[in-house]
Amino acid sequence: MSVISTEQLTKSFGGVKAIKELDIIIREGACTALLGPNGAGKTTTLNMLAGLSKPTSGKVRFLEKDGGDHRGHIGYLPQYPTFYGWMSGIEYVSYLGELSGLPKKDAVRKGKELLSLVGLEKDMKKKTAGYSGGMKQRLGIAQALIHDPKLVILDEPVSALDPHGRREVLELMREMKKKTTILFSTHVLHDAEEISDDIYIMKEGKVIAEGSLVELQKKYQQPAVHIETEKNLNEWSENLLTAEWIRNAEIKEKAVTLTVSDLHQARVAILNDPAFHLLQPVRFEIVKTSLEDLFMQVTKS
Ligand SMILES: Nc1ncnc2c1ncn2[C@@H]1O[C@H](COP(=O)(O)OP(=O)(O)OP(=O)(O)O)[C@@H](O)[C@H]1O
Repeated sequence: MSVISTEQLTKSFGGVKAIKELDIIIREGACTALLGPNGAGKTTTLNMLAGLSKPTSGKVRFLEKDGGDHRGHIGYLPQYPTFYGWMSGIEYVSYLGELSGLPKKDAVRKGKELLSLVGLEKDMKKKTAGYSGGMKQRLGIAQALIHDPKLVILDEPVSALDPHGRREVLELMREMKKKTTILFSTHVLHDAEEISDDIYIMKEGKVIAEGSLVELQKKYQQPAVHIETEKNLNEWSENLLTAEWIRNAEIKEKAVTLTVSDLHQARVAILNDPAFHLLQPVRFEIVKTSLEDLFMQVTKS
């Protein structure tokens, strides 16, 4: 069952499409990463899912129903959260609990529970101005959970943190995902790989790869052959590109990486090709492309 999904979701700013006909499904109980370089459209998508901004066209479906106001069921941590530095952690979280409709006593009790969950039990009476980056993100996560949301949306929760803060927040998310559906954005592949079940890779407002972490790793960990030669291999590789076992070729003047469907066939065909030997090969290496290679290609341009 999906907690939230989109159908042809589109957002334009001044006639320019920032999000283009997006179809995504967030499975109940899963931790989903929206992964993409800066400007890919992650924040714009999350804002529409959270009900904070309206799509130009397309639909957001919450619990498989169209329309309606689902904002009360979503916990949201923005990319740049702001806190009242003069408030303590517990004052801040219980204040937001009251704003979401809890009676004061319940808001304080719930606030204390959540601050313990996020590891701020000892610091809950300190002013938030004195909190570290990691502590502030954890406080932000506590406030996002105060009304028992069905879905927690975290926009780049670890990007601005030092390695220590990053570890704190990733560990907390790992705990949270046992009980809550999480959707978070990141531009760091490693963060997505570390804690997510499902991944959507976005580029220029579109999803360019999607699947479970295992599916994506399998799909992009393809066999490849890397060749380097003394002579320019453009002409040879142009002929070669018609071979049915080639999936992709990245050619430089004297080097080519061929992603192949059948490693054995590729090896036999290349090594038995007289034209290949005339190029004076200096290197013939079997390698694997990975999800990281795909993501590097996406982020490079
Ligand atoms: N309010 C706005 N007005 C005009 N253009 C906008 C607005 N908000 C976003 N954009 C544009 O939409 C595109 C997607 O931006 P968005 O912030 O969603 O990307 P992102 O993937 O979250 O990037 P980042 O990691 O840098 O936050 C960008 O080209 C951005 O300039």
